Amino acid sequence: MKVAVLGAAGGIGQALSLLLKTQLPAGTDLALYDVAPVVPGVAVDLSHIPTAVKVEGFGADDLPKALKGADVVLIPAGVPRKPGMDRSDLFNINAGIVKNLVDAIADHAPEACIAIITNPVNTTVAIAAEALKAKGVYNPAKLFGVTTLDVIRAETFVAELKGLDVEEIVVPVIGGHSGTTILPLLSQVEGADFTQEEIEKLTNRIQNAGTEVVEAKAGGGSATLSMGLAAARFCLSLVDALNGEDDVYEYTYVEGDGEDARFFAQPVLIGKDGVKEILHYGDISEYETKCKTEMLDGLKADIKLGEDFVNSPA
Ligand SMILES: NC(=O)C1=CN([C@@H]2O[C@H](COP(=O)(O)OP(=O)(O)OC[C@H]3O[C@@H](n4cnc5c(N)ncnc54)[C@H](O)[C@@H]3O)[C@@H](O)[C@H]2O)C=CC1
Ligand SMILES: O=C([O-])CC(=O)C(=O)O
Repeated sequence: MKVAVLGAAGGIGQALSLLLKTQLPAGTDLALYDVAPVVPGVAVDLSHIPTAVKVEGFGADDLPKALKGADVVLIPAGVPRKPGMDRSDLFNINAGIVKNLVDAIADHAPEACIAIITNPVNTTVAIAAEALKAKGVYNPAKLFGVTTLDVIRAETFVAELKGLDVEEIVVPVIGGHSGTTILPLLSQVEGADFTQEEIEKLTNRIQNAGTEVVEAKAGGGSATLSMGLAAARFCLSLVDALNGEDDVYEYTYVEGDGEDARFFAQPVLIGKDGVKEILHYGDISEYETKCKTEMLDGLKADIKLGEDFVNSPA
């Protein structure tokens, strides 16, 4: 098994690579790629940690080597937000970065599962899909937008509010990954009851949790440590599933039947060939239905922006 991290020298990339070095199954190859010249050093640093995961660093010109034979490619490459910016403000820079990296994946690791972390995820996943399609290698079962951070935040905030064991809490989060497109399904949380006021406050906090971090970091970037953990959890699930483990479920932003939007985060059963089954998110409350109805046009516009970036470049 080989896992490649593109953008491995960044805030997320380094935290993620550390967790993968210590938690991937023995015998896994971990390839770290970045355009930043520090990346070989990050790889050397991690290589001194005593685990049976082999780490190698690849600089700007060595993307084909980093990708060769990869089963999983994680993409946290790109710029993060500063206070006052929306995730959509990152589009101008990150769209091209994701497109170029995905073009290279199509050429050098066309069978790999691809997990996109780079924002705006609602749009960059559509860019990846269309770029892969243009190269004739798009397999919707192998393209994922990583929304795990929304799930772990929702679980943390609910456990805090209700004084419950966070290990026991499950909070489904569907939709997309920005503002109101992030829709926690608090009506489905078992073992906790909420007043309408609590539901509205929690929903709002989960939707704006990224901004909470951006403001607290005061110009120093966005979530990197919690995101590193979230991406590691997603990657480890993917690796378990590719290795044949049954019953691997994650909430992730994938192309499904298009009932709500072309791409939509929902529960997914992952198997040894990627997405095995996309499950319906089940019954939702009247409030959640209203929130979903109100956000769908925005999510669809985000997706169209990505499709047009590849298919009708200005
Ligand atoms: N999906 C999610 O839930 C989350 C997504 N993000 C997004 O993740 C992205 C990365 O965030 P950070 O790690 O904090 O940023 P960072 O600036 O710390 O790191 C980004 C890294 O990408 C590298 N990079 C830039 N262009 C590249 C290219 N063409 N090829 C390879 N590497 C390249 C940079 O050299 C840098 O090392 C941002 O777009 C951010 O908005 C952040 C948090 C959560
Ligand atoms: O808010 C941001 O810009 C980074 C992000 O996606 C998150 O923390 O959820």
